Amino acid sequence: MVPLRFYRHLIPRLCAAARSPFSPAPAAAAAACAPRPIRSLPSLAMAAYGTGVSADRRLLFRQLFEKESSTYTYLLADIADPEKPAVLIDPVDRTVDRDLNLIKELGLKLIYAMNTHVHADHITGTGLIKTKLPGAKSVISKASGAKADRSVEHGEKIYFGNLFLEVRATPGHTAGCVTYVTGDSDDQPSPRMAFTGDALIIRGCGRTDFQGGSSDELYQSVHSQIFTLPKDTLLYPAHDYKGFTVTTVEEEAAYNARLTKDKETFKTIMENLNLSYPKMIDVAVPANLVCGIQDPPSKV
Ligand SMILES: N[C@@H](CCC(=O)N[C@@H](CSS)C(=O)NCC(=O)O)C(=O)O
Repeated sequence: MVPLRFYRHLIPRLCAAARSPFSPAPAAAAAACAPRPIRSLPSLAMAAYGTGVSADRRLLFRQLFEKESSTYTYLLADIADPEKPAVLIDPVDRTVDRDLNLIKELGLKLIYAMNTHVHADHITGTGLIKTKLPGAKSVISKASGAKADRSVEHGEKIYFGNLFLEVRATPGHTAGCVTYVTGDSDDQPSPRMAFTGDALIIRGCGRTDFQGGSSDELYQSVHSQIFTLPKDTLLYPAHDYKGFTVTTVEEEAAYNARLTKDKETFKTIMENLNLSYPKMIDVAVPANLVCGIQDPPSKV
């Protein structure tokens, strides 16, 4: 049986969902059969979220999945801001149309298409998004060596409306990996959320055998930048191969079969695991990340 404390962090979000304009109150539900004027989702959201609302009600959050590469893309928006500015983290080219359609339906304005790192297993959707939505800007770490409209470094804040993501350098899977973390002030969502890319995968971690990977660095990154976050921080990885969707710092610090070990044991585990993964060759740093399509995925 999983201890109740592991679900504690979900309660504020469940309550917020129950209050959401998308969950009709009982009286409204009873009147649902009566003819009524059609209101678009954006106008409904506008009516419910004015200025001065709590950070939890500002944040619209969606976890999206691409099944061929088992990749998660994350959509976050500040829906209390009149423009409803949004960011997409780790978009995949194959699902760009789905994601942009959702953004349109929700009445959001995509301002950033962000990557946690240069992906070796799929083509990023960033370039495609820029051709379809020229106002959207690409974001990736400076350390990745890839070109983007905004090259970010450790400690920078990426604002969308009144909400922001803080950049934490978490190299080890690749040299330029970053984790994007929601802010820690009262006006930011609680509990915090961290988008860990391939640094931390639920109960595992990214492989370290190519693209500047280093088991030593990965261990250091997770322990210094992720495990030091509050224990109720929600962790959202870029991939899952086992059917998991979200975890917490507390859970991973207790149950991650690799990262709970000491560093030398971790390095031995990774040496053995790296022999077992499907072979991949290094992806050339995508000089055309800003404007178009990255090099093809490199499984060999
Ligand atoms: N276990 C995966 C193998 C695919 C893979 O190598 N995934 C990468 C992330 S994309 S470069 C990885 O780091 N995996 C770590 C892991 O432990 O899975 C599969 O089943 O396809």
